[in-house]
Amino acid sequence: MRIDVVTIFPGYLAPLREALLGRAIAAGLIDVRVHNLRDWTRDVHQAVDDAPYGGGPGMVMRPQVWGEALDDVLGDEPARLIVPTPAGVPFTQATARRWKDEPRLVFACGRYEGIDQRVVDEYASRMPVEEVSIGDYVLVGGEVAVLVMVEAVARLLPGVLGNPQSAEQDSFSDGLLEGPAYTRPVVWRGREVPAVLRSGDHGAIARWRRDRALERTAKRRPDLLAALPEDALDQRDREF
Ligand SMILES: CN1CCN(Cc2ccc(Cn3ccc4ccc(-c5n[nH]c(N)c5C#N)cc43)cc2)CC1
Repeated sequence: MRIDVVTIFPGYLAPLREALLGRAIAAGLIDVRVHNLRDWTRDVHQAVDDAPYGGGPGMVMRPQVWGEALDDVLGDEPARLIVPTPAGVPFTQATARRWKDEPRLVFACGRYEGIDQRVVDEYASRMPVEEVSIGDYVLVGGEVAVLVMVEAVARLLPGVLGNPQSAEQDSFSDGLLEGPAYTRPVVWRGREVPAVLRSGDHGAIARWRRDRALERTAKRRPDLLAALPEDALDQRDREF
């Protein structure tokens, strides 16, 4: 997968080159290219924003510089353009799973109050464009959202995670939150690891883990339970 990111703060994307993702990039599993939007400005001030038509707080990013940057970055290679915005469709694990098979993702990181809408409209006329949000809170720009989304997608790519089973048993993969996890020592500050996890009874362990996942999901995310398909829960599951 090739990933391009266009931003006025390229340094914000430096964490992509750390640790697990850094190793995946070094191994050629992912090709990440970060571009500075200001490289496409033509004025001495390298202006990328202007006052909003119709008034209102803050500034809006000008369409001209985005158009020149995206035309160059996109070239003729097919891609999916992703535009983070507080007003976007929620980014979820399902989104990450859908994007992991894309040959190329291009992320347009806005700042200020966002990017002139005509940029999205222009590219949506010739390619898949998605305006997405990583959550119901307001950030200062799209860069942090891109870090989140790139990590969520990249970890699903073959060879990126040391243990591929981990991605398969993700939270949300069966529609539930995962339950509590434990490791050595057996007793820590008087708190003991649940005996069932040390029993060697794999059937009992699987049942205990599902029960804890159902319990936690019912308590913290009842919306996920409600969204499960009718046949996802058996009679015993419904006791939580
Ligand atoms: C209640 N309304 C009143 C109007 N404001 C307008 C507004 C619009 C943009 C910005 C800052 N900004 C600029 C580009 C950009 C991209 C993504 C995000 C972002 N924030 N939160 C997420 N989950 C994001 C993602 N993904 C923020 C961004 C701040 C304020 C929004 C809230």
